[in-house]
Amino acid sequence: MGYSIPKGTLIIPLLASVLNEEGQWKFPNEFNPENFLNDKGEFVKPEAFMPFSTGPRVCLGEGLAPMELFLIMVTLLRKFRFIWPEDAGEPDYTPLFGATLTPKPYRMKIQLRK
Ligand code: HEM
Repeated sequence: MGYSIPKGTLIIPLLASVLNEEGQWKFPNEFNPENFLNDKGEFVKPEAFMPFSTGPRVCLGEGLAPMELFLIMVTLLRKFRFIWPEDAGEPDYTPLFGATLTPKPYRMKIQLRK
């Protein structure tokens, strides 16, 4: 893109920029599962979805991490019911900036499923 980067330069990609890129997402600045659905409501992985980065230094856990997350989430959801407390107001999705983007601390009611 016209930039000349000297050999040996340390490059730290800011993945948040592509994960919030206008024109790549239906709702670039919102946590909204519709970002992953096409007009027919089918799941589609957008080209700009690259939380594990890309290229020769792509995350080595790219295959493992989604499986782990799936197993952890399914195990928790099968055992427990996660309930937003009635007195907690509207959830605030504004992320906290750091090495990663994290949600603000929140309270959650957790009930054992029968
Ligand atoms: C949701 C979980 C994870 C996310 C979002 C994630 C994301 C990333 C990202 C963005 C990078 C930097 C890639 C770059 O330099 O361009 C990276 C590197 C790396 N990740 Fe992950 N990662 C996850 C889980 C894991 C797991 C479970 C493992 C190992 C079992 C792992 C192993 C690595 C390794 C070894 C690198 C360095 C690759 C290199 O520099 O050649 N990651 N990861």
